[in-house]
Amino acid sequence: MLRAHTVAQVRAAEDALMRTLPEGALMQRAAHGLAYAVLDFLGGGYGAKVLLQVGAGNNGGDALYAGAVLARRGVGVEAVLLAPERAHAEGLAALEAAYGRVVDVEDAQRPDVVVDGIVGIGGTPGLRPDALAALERFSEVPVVAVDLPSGVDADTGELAGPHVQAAITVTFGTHKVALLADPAAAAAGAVLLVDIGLELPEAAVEALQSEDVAALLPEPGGESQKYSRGVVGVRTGSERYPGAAVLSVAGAGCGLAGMVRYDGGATDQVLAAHPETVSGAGRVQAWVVGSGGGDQASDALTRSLEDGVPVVVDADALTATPRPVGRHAILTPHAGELARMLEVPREDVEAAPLRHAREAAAAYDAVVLLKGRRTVVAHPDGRARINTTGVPWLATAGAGDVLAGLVGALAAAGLEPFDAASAGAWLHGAAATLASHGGPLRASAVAAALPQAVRGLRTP
Ligand SMILES: NC(=O)C1=CN([C@@H]2O[C@H](COP(=O)(O)OP(=O)(O)OC[C@H]3O[C@@H](n4cnc5c(N)ncnc54)[C@H](O)[C@@H]3O)[C@@H](O)[C@H]2O)[C@@H](O)CC1
Ligand SMILES: Nc1ncnc2c1ncn2[C@@H]1O[C@H](COP(=O)(O)OP(=O)(O)O)[C@@H](O)[C@H]1O
Ligand SMILES: [K+]
Repeated sequence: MLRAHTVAQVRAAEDALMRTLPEGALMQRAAHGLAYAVLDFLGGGYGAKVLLQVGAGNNGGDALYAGAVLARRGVGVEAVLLAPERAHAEGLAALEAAYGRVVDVEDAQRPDVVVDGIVGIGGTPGLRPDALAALERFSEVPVVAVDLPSGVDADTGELAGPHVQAAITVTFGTHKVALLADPAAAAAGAVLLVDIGLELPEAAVEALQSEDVAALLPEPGGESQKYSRGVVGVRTGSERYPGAAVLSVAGAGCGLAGMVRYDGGATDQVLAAHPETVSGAGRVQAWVVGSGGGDQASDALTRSLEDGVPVVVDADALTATPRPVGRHAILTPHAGELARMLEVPREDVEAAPLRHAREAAAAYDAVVLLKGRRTVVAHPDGRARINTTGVPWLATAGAGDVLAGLVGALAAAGLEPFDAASAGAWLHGAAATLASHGGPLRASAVAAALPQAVRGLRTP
């Protein structure tokens, strides 16, 4: 499991560890990790040029110490001090002892890499004008961010004005929430974690890794039969929108549940596309409703909720969902749908997806899966997971219908709603990556790649 912690959690863990270590030892660990990441990024040290942007706090200290390591490896290191009188004194002395140079930004040479040591977890979101001006001088040069891309809100992943756009972020001790949650995560680039030995409490936000998904997936045994593996019921689509039914049944039919029952308005099309589907109402262990259901969606939702089994609620059924609906429901809106549910502008949801997913989970007392580049799964008890698989090509019509069916299959197979939603998002993204091969994809190809994504998890 990949874990992200809040600033307060990181500070408490650092304080506890620092009491057991010699002064400055923790920063040395961080700075060495940073320096080696920069060397890797440069593909070697000798003759390369690095510009450090150094703020007033320990984040700048990390950059200065790393600069000293780099300078000793033959890198030409220059440092711009954004607050000269408050720059980390020992770090500055180390850099100068290694023949790194402090320069005014207008005198700096064009570097191969800019190291962003402006602010880390002590920063207020946004960047001050001097920091911004220093960054703009070499705006085309790739940036390695120290701990966080400066300017983002570490605990929420929200932005408040200008921020650094990094190629990579080297973070210390644990991920910060902003490195998982969009929109900030999109500013971090690839994230490298340097272990500095922190002992951390339960994470604020998690991201499932392949081994976590593998452990959650159902495993049929010799005694299994189709009913014991779980039946997923699908009440999606309509005469007007039969495609949504075909796609949600394609997701539900990924093979992770024992059987798919279809009980909606597009039976002929569903059976033509997926002859293994059983048509008509009957007992199921989870329902999927909403996608392409039009004005029948609300009725399908009401009937499905009456069964008391987990219900995946998508698209047209979302606005008809009672509030609270209860924890057996899994709501799967995209930003526009969640905005309508919470009666806020769509831009507000996009600017703060983690916050809005959590708000909706609390208001509906249900698991909420908010779709996007970094899909958020929020539990009403405050837990949250963020999905890191997938490719931008997945933003295509019908992809959400496949996801709803897949999550329904996992819930029918016995996964808790929170696990079904987060493992479903992970597999959906993994299947999209396989189906895409770096190029465009159709939603039905994502569904078709699901068995391969599962197989990939099972191959040691
Ligand atoms: N405490 C420790 O021992 C360790 C700290 N580490 C580093 O220390 C960082 C935290 O250091 P600090 O607590 O000193 O805080 P920061 O270095 O993140 O920033 C604090 C300073 O930046 C200035 N500032 C705040 N917001 C700003 C903005 N928007 N624009 C420009 N300047 C702004 C403030 O004047 C403040 O003094 C971590 O992110 C990490 O990089 C690491 O070295 C690991 C060990
Ligand atoms: N930029 C992006 N990068 C990766 N995945 C994305 C991006 N934008 C959207 N997605 C994913 O694409 C899918 C789109 O689903 P949705 O919006 O419901 O489409 P539809 O309603 O047409 O099925 C979701 O799984 C979502 O997480
Ligand atoms: K930084």
